[in-house]
Amino acid sequence: MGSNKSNYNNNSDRNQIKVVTGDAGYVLQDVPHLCDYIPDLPTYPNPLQDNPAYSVVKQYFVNADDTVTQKIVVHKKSPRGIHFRRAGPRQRVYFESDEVHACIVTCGGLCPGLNTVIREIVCGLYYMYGVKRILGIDGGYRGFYARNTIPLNPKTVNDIHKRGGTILGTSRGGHDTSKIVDSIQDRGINQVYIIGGDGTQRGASVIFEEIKRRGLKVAVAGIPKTIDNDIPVIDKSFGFDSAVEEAQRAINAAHVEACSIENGIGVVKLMGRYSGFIAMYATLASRDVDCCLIPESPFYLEGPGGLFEYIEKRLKENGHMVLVIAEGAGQELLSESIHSMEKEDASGNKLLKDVGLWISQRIKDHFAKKNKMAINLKYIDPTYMIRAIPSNASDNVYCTLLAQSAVHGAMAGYTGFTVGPVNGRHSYIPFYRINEKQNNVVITDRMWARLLSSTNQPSFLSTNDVIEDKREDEPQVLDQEIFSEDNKN
Ligand SMILES: Nc1ncnc2c1ncn2[C@@H]1O[C@H](COP(=O)(O)OP(=O)(O)OP(=O)(O)O)[C@@H](O)[C@H]1O
Ligand SMILES: O=P(O)(O)OC[C@H]1O[C@](O)(CO)[C@@H](O)[C@@H]1O
Ligand SMILES: [Mg+2]
Repeated sequence: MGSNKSNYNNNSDRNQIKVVTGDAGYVLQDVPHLCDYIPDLPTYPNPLQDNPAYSVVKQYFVNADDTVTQKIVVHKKSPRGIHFRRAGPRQRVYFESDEVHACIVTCGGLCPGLNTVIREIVCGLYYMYGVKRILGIDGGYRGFYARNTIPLNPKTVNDIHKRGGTILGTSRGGHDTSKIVDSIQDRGINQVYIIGGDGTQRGASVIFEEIKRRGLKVAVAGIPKTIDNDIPVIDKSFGFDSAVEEAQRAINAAHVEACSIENGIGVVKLMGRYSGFIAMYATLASRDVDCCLIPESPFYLEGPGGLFEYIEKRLKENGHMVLVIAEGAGQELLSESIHSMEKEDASGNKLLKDVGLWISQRIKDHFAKKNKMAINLKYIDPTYMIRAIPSNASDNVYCTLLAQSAVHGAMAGYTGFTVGPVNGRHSYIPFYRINEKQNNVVITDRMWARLLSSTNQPSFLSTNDVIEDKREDEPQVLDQEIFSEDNKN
């Protein structure tokens, strides 16, 4: 790595950030290692070198210096930018097989693929590293201190990937850091696999900090989960594709209903609390959708350029229309018309008002008031159906890679990391990068422009809004063509 120098940047938000810099603006945002706070840890040869499945694979082990670049669109003079440590098996490991006592926990909302990740962590530990002691934590974070554990082995998890949900159960709230770490310590657990969304990864980060503070030889690995795809840095989250695919069934039904009746309007509400990725991708995939509304793109109903005007135009042109709306869209409009107390779930996430019912009623009222067009509106709410399904084939493969990468990382002594693909290469990403912000649809990026040109819907933006927005340009993670935030310099 040339003239690299390694250092820890101390600052209150980014406690002990491990950064390695190199030539030509190379920056490695490294992940912590058990050796950082426990000196003289012994290492062992990786048991995979004797495994017939792997010993024939040339260069199976990842080179210690391999890193993955966050910036793939470059110019002649652009600096090399931010890199992450490449995921994969290392030549030497920091745990002996019979020393490992692992646990797996799933937290937050459901997502297709949770059971596949659980299965592959268990099978990866068992078959690749000969680990026999693996516990499931029942019911999310609070299960560490309030429930019994579930013993896991390849037999008990054999066919769970064919089922939706999580065999371990999940929950929101109940993150009591010291009780959780007490439980880890009391049970002699030394590898913790934490599967969950943005809140879960923040919880994993504080668990890691407490484990480090206590000086425990315990590796903490996060596996990012959310169908909302709101986790930054990684290309996309597992289960997202399956959810988008399932959403097609609801959109198809809305289209069939709308097409079959005069002035038919099909309204479909999809998940997406703060990020409209599911609605955007489901719309782009379907081509039957005339309008897609997401939290990131404010819209208005009345007047020129508004939603009602557009619906009327589409009905006159086409005789029917399909509207897809993300659950977090237009919440500010609902707040004006529905007076309700702000409420939060057990994790502190804001509880949303039902935008699907609200918009359906507003559309009906509008056309009834005008009395010149009789409409037939059908509202479909497949909310939980798109996340309670088993993962599709490509998500299953993705989940396997995530699980195995997490296992390789923990065995190699890395800790305090989330695993995930960055430009297609699986990487170990420090928690602070995952937790620093949320991934959102950027409406000034090309992907949203593609959607607008596919549906022909109004952008609901004035020229001033566009200029304003462009100044705050943000990365579009799912769009490989767009610069990431770190590419903007
Ligand atoms: N800042 C935080 N610090 C510690 N724990 C947290 C934090 N935020 C959330 N958690 C815990 O993480 C768990 C999951 O959080 P949350 O319910 O927000 O779901 P999530 O992981 O964001 O998943 P999703 O939003 O995809 O459903 C909960 O047990 C919650 O208490
Ligand atoms: O009703 P629950 O289980 O709290 O989950 C709802 C939320 O979970 C998600 O699926 C993931 O965060 C959101 O899209 C949705 O708002
Ligand atoms: Mg969340």
